[in-house]
Amino acid sequence: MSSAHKNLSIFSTENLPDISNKKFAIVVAEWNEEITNALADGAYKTLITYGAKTENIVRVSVPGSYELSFGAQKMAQKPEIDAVICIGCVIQGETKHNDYINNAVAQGLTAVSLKYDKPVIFGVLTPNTEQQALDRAGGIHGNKGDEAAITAVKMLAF
Ligand SMILES: Nc1c(NC[C@H](O)[C@H](O)[C@H](O)CO)[nH]c(=O)[nH]c1=O
Ligand SMILES: CC(=O)[C@@H](O)COP(=O)(O)O
Repeated sequence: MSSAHKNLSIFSTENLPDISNKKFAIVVAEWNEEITNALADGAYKTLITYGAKTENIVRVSVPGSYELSFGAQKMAQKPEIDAVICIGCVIQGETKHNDYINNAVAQGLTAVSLKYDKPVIFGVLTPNTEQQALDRAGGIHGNKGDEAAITAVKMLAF
């Protein structure tokens, strides 16, 4: 189901775990920073809304989405971190570069999550156009950062 038919900021909040003592890392790519900052802000606000403490959320930046895997690993290896939310926006360019980035990040974040047995959330937009990104960063389709944050919360119930 596409984001056009399922708003990214509308989700079930039944049976959420207590996250008052859980610690989160938000790793944010600097490329397309207008978009990624909106996504990261959405993720932060969602964590607070559902019970996280401000002092338990750390935000770090990496140059681009390709570096999210390394940034996620550096955070996931910290014993005190319970979940990692990775934020990025890879807009299709003229070449296949975006495909290589997206595939690398998807595989890299999965590997980090499994290696450290912690939720590592793929909060990366992969739009064809900047407008598609804006629509998913607080626009008509909601905020991907909200979805990424509530996904991290739900995965802590496992
Ligand atoms: N074009 C986008 C990039 N490109 C940069 C890469 O992520 C990476 O930093 C570079 O290849 C050096 O390793 N990154 C994004 O996050 N979004 C883009 O649209
Ligand atoms: C993926 C991107 O948007 C950026 O790396 C530039 O891509 P391209 O060189 O294909 O326009």
